[in-house]
Amino acid sequence: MSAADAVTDSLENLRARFIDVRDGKPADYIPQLALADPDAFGLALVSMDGHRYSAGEADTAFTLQSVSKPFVYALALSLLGLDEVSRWVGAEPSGEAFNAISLEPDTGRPANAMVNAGAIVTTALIPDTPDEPAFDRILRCLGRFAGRELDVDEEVFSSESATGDRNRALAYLIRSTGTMPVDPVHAVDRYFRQCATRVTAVDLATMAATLAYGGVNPVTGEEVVSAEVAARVLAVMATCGMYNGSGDWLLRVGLPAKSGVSGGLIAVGPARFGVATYSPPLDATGGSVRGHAALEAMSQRYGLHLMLNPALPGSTVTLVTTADDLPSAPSAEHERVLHEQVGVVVAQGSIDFTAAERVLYALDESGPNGESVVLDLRDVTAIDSVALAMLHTGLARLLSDGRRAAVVDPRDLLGPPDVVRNRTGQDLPRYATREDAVEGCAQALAGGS
Ligand SMILES: NC(=O)CC[C@H](N)C(=O)O
Repeated sequence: MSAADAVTDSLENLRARFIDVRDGKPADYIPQLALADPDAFGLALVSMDGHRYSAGEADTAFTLQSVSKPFVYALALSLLGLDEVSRWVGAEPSGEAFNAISLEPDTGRPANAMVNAGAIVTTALIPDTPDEPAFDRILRCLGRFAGRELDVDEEVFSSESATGDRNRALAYLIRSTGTMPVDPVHAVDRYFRQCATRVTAVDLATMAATLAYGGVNPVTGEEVVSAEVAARVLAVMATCGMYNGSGDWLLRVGLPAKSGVSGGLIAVGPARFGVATYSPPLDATGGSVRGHAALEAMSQRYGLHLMLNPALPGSTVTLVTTADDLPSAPSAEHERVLHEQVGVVVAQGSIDFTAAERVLYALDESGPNGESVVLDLRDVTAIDSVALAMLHTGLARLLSDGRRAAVVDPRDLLGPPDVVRNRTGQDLPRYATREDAVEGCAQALAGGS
């Protein structure tokens, strides 16, 4: 037993809660998929530290099917950029089934890259290189997301290839509107291979976690795609990933997700985790019945809905104090200056845009008589680039308003002193301790300088 087994327990509990659900049945329009074990039910979760947790049939191999789509879309965005990809495929929820014979009336493009039409075009956009055929690039990319080399289930591939006339029809329809970049036969062949790529629930959770972690695989540490690409893929997953069930999914579960007809399902908690389930029986939208139920319950139980972000009182980053807790001052007058004229703002934790706003607001509020303020950054763990620029600008404004400021910044989080001087146009005194900073301010006040 270990402490972290508590996380595994929560997956086991979800499995136990939904294993007896008997609704739905495995896809059979691809004959090979009908052979899947309807009782298999695996769950896996991968954290941003690359810790993996699983329950049930999490190491059982199955084919990616449509869960491949967001990852190939990520590859297309990486290789071609959003503008070029958007010439070929849209980003609007279609409100239709995954295999709808439907294109945007005005542009002739497929509505989005999550429905079959859009995925076939997206796959077709990946160019061959002199050293590597397009499909090998796709397979290698999927493997980088999963953190291991993946292969194709040839039986599932042949099975879909033998019966996939609807997708073939879609590819020809797309060509007729001028939005198919390659021969439809090649496009569909590649797409079927991509769908037949073999994974486990643990692989899927790792792939989802890579999107959650800004495109970096948290298990291998490899940057698979940029943070910008990962964010865009998650946006399309949130609005289109569950097809004609996407709105209801976002409402109830509140996480970007992607389903596949083999029974795989992924959901992403951005900057938090990737989670995946495997259970073959499907609902009317072609998504896993047990997977859907388990992820909905998990989201509710653990408060994972993206739009649910109650302010955490403990994460307050600033604390406005006067210099009460300082060592005794040499004279009564000196002490009065310390107490009444020097405010102290203590920032804590990691400072992003919203935290920087709090810090800056607190600086304005501090300094009971509007004189000096000390910004103490010793408990700050990180400042992102946006927050850093805001702090520089805010401190510069403070100084140009005639207020005196000093920072306690022994680790130079604000950048080297001359960076700050150049940005603020004035000298911003820095100290290693709060006592010295307050004392420095008090002396400057006493000296009238
Ligand atoms: N929703 C899915 O998983 C569909 C993928 C499947 N290969 C198809 O094109 O029909």
